[in-house]
Amino acid sequence: MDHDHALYEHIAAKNPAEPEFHQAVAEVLEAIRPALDRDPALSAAAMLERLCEPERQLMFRVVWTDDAGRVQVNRGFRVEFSSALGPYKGGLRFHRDVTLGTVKFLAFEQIFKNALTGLGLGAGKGGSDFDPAGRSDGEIMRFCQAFMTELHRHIGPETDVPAGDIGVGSREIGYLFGQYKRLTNRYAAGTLTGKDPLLGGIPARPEATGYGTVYFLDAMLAARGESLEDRTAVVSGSGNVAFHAIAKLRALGANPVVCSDSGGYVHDPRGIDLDVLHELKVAGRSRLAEYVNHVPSARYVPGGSPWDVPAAVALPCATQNELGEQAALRLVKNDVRGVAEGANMPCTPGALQILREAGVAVGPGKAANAGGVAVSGLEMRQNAARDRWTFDRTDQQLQEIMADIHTTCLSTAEEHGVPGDYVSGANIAAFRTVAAAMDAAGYV
Ligand SMILES: NC(=O)C1=CN([C@@H]2O[C@H](COP(=O)(O)OP(=O)(O)OC[C@H]3O[C@@H](n4cnc5c(N)ncnc54)[C@H](OP(=O)(O)O)[C@@H]3O)[C@@H](O)[C@H]2O)C=CC1
Ligand SMILES: O=C(O)CCC(=O)C(=O)O
Repeated sequence: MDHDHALYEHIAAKNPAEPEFHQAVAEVLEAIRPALDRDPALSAAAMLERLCEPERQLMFRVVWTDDAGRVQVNRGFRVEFSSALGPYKGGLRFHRDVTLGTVKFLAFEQIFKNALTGLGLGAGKGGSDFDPAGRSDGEIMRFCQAFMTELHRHIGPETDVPAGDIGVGSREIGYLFGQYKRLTNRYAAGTLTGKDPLLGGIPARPEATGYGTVYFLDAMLAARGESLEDRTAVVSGSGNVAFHAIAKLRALGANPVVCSDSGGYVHDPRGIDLDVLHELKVAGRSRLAEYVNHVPSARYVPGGSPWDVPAAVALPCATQNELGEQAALRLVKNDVRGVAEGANMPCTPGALQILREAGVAVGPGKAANAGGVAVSGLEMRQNAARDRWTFDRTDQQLQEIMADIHTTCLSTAEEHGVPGDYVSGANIAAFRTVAAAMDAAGYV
């Protein structure tokens, strides 16, 4: 058994029932192999073993009361995976399916993503199995307050800086921040990012992940002499990332015709109507099925796969493992040119292999969706300097960061004999940075 395989087996056995974490580790071990072969010093001093073991993981009880006065109990998590490059940084996910394994895989991905931003960010992720669907504003607030009652002991601008993810937007961040302030008696704005600008949030953080994913996709196409102009796009999800990806695709001349939620997908050949989508999914908290009540010419396919609709570019922006092998084969058959992962690990390993072997430009989440955490890093700067950035300044910086990440991935892939392979390029470039910092800090 070679070392990578033995290490993988060891990690899988040590972290039972965490298949998503195993998957994320396997992808990294495979992708960085060319770098380890060139420079064995990179894996000396148990570097890989240390990298795959979280520095700290917290699991706690969250008790709150619902509107009927019933006592509810949820589980909270925060995995502080790596402080090699800076304070732990990463979002919080509130979703009924969240487990320790989910949070651990997300925190592990975050190590590499955050390294690519070049902003000096460590990595963490957290969340809860709390299901926000159908909960009132008061219930959301009470849950957030109960969650922060434990979490506040572990976070701070120099320690660990949470933000949003699935089920956590600026409303939840506001309630979490309010409770942090109340418990600590400190207006430490840099403790959380993704805040409303009234609480010290940076403009363009809501847009950043979706916009950044499209900037990355645009750069991948440009590197191949192609563009988004007049290209049909399919997007999965209809939340924060998907909505802003659709808006930016539109702005850059593409025609996004599909979006989805966990109930099914909408196909609107004239292009997704942003006003309707905003009203349904961003301002309101309705189901996507209602889209066709506003746009009768569109089609809603309950339980359908968005990847069935032919398109030149595909952006999975909902959740992990949402794009499998059958979907990848369909995308290839329909001559897809680029796939950019707005979500974290949305393509299964089999799907990734099919797309890469077919020569499709694939932007892995740790590179393509890094714009969100990058702008969070800018929000930390803004807060530390007690400054106020404008939307345009933030967006300009975001574009530069995404262009740099794209160049880094491309040149690293080229240097390691896998030209055009963004998955390898992203993992190797990030790993080299993190390994160098870990090496410099000694055996910790
Ligand atoms: N927010 C951010 O800044 C960043 C987010 N990401 C990643 O982007 C993805 C989307 O996050 P975000 O837009 O913030 O989250 P939101 O909560 O705003 O939206 C999530 C969307 O995904 C759909 N979805 C969630 N779970 C499932 C599922 N099991 N099957 C099908 N659809 C599902 C939701 O549908 P429904 O409403 O029906 O549940 C909703 O449309 C996640 O993978 C997240 O980790 C990555 C980088 C940064
Ligand atoms: O903005 C952040 O800190 C993290 C965003 C996030 O959770 C992610 O990149 O997946």
